[in-house]
Amino acid sequence: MTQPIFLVGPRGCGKTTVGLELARVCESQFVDTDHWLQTHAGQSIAEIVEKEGWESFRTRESETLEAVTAPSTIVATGGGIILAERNRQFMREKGIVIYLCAPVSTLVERLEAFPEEGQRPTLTGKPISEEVSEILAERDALYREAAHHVIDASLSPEEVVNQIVTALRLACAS
Ligand SMILES: Nc1ncnc2c1ncn2[C@@H]1O[C@H](COP(=O)(O)OP(=O)(O)O)[C@@H](O)[C@H]1O
Ligand SMILES: O=C(O)C1=C[C@@H](OP(=O)(O)O)[C@@H](O)[C@H](O)C1
Ligand SMILES: [Mg+2]
Repeated sequence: MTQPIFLVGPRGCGKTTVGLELARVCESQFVDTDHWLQTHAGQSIAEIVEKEGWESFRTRESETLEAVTAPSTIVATGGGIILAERNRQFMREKGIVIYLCAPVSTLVERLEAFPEEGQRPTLTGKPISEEVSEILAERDALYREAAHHVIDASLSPEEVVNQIVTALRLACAS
């Protein structure tokens, strides 16, 4: 499989964690758009948003997506990558898009345990459980529109990787 694989889904669904494990299993390259962007900008997402606003971050994020996309690469995206139609179209055309789908309760539990505030400044100013529920309601249809496969991301990272590998094998065989 040489097409890039894009992992999409809300904050805390496991794109970064599962992406790393998937790359190990598939012996592929791994890149995380948030990590790449922060390294190249020399500042955290929270700093970019504070100084330049969300729109500027979204522009940088789209540029990052295009810069990191390469054959045999697993791309862990940021949760808002699907907001831009350009990004949804780009990912669908260039590779295989996988939506890591998990219930609000699971996402909240993970984000409360590991908030990583430098990478995840508040999107709404609301408490975490309210924010996760509101944002997922707004974006779920966009994740589904972008995705070739929807995977249950509430299981362990190893089980999520197994589901992805199975879905990719079945798609290859059909
Ligand atoms: N499948 C999983 N099972 C349990 N914990 C997970 C799983 N996936 C991710 N986590 C944990 O949830 C937190 C957020 O995961 P992360 O991979 O950063 O999510 P994302 O990149 O989608 O925002 C991390 O602390 C990670 O260890
Ligand atoms: O949902 C979002 O809009 C965002 C999710 C974050 O990535 P993760 O989904 O990896 O946490 C990061 O890109 C940024 O804070 C914006
Ligand atoms: Mg991530």
